[in-house]
Amino acid sequence: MSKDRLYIYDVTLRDGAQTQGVDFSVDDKRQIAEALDALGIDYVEGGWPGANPADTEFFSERPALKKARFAAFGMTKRAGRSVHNDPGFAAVVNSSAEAVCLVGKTWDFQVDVALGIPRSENLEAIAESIAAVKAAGREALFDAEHFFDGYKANPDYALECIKAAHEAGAEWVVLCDTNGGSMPSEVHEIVSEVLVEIPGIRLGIHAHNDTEQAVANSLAAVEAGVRQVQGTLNGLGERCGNANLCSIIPSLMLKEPFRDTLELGITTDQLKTLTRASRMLDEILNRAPARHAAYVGPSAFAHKGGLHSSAMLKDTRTYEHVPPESVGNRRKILVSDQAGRSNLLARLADAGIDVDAKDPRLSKLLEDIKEREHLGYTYDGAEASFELLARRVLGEVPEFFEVDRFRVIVEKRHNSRGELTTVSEAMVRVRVDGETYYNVDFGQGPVDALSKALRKDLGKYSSYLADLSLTDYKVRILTAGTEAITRVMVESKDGKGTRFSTVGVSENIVDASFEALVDAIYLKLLRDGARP
Ligand SMILES: CC(=O)SCCNC(=O)CCNC(=O)[C@H](O)C(C)(C)COP(=O)(O)OP(=O)(O)OC[C@H]1O[C@@H](n2cnc3c(N)ncnc32)[C@H](O)[C@@H]1OP(=O)(O)O
Ligand SMILES: CC(=O)C(=O)O
Repeated sequence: MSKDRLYIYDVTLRDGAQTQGVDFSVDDKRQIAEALDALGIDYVEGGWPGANPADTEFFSERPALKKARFAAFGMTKRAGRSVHNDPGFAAVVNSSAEAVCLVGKTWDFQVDVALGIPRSENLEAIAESIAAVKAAGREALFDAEHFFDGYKANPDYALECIKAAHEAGAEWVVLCDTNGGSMPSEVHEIVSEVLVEIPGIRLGIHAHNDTEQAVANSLAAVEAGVRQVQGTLNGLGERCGNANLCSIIPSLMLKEPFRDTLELGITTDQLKTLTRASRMLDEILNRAPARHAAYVGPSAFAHKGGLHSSAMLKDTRTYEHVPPESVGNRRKILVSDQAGRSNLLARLADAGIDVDAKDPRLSKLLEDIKEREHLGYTYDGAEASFELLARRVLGEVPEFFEVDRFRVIVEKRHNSRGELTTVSEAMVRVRVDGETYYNVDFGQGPVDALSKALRKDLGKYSSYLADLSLTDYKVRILTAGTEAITRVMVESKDGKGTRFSTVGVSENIVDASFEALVDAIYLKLLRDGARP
């Protein structure tokens, strides 16, 4: 059976740049564009040339894309101007992109209120703008803004708008759920009605995530017949984001009814790089990956319940809907107070610890874990502390150093320029091989200062720690009132980019932080083969 071609159009660099807190540099954009191209995405929308200096510069030296079409985004011509006398429009149409996507109004209410022009004038603006894109020799796409809301309010006018674009030569008319409030059943029904006017091979979907259904709405539109999906890596986008391509792409490639009826420009080998692409974007944005993201999240294939792990050891299909490798992710078996021996064995194997299933020390380790979880520790997010605990019970962790004492001071004082600043200073006294090291350092806050002072001079171990950095820090208060217990999770990164998490628990937040920091250093020394 021949398959229909479905095109993926990425808007990470445009709609994704509209995410609160996201600000791409030109270099970031280039790196992301090239990663999207390598992933097999059909269209990479680079931004809005002329709207801001970064986008203009990006289009002036377009990225080296091997396969993807490079697209520019803009809006239909301004009211009261012709397409020949609108500098903003000209910057978009004449940019270095081979495809141009113009957003235009299709909801009568928006035309009346946001544009404040007669509805007929909006129809003319759409037709003239698309015709101008075609006359410039570019592929034309029309993003039909607020199409679903517009169709519900005034179906005739919404249809007139998209027909104006289609008849003016737009290769694609993309139906936008701009406010993200539509339901999948509505999307399916409305797309089916549009298909009477415009064939699916010319229709796309662009869904926002304001009801957490952007992915479901996109898939509903594909099921109804559209053949282009717009979205972003990790679901970045205005307000609650866009349809997440990291969920849509694997669902289209691995799930029915899509797998056997549609063909994407992405190969199964390229699909295996999806998790890497998602993490690359997190790295650029300096964010920890969304733990529970479908397919690509660090917990997407993490198994915690004892019954799950026991069955997983027999056949992974018992608790996994697809193999993690198919999207380049990996399986994790966690240990916690929900665990039995099966979790423990699988988790030990994952940490590279070889131990016989009948080894009596396993019972002691399981007891220790459950006891410590009762005290407030957690090991399902702190794999590094788990590895240390396990190796300690198995007698594999030497005493690299011993901490004698530490002190932290947080002081508000005037600096040499007379400005009032907060200074954090830490002192740590450690013993290494019988020698005492007295380290003092400063940091952004007390934990940073402690981390720097602890690592400042650890004698022969210092060289192992040069590439260790603190990347995330989380605090959780576990019980209320004076009995409060604080749990601190510290995420560290080594020079190879490997991240690992450690945990500390105490009634005192600084003490808990220090415990997690010491675990991180011990783990690094152990993994790098340091010897006392
Ligand atoms: C649904 C979407 O996400 S669409 C993409 C939205 N993305 C962005 O807006 C990011 C990039 N935008 C920008 O940098 C700026 O908005 C610019 C440079 C494009 C325009 O800036 P300004 O000229 O200052 O206009 P402003 O941002 O206030 O936009 C409103 C103007 O656009 C007009 N407009 C809005 N949509 C359209 C459209 N589809 N077609 C024509 N004109 C439109 C409005 O009527 C208004 O015109 P007015 O100034 O004559 O009242
Ligand atoms: C075009 C676009 O981003 C929207 O309508 O949501």
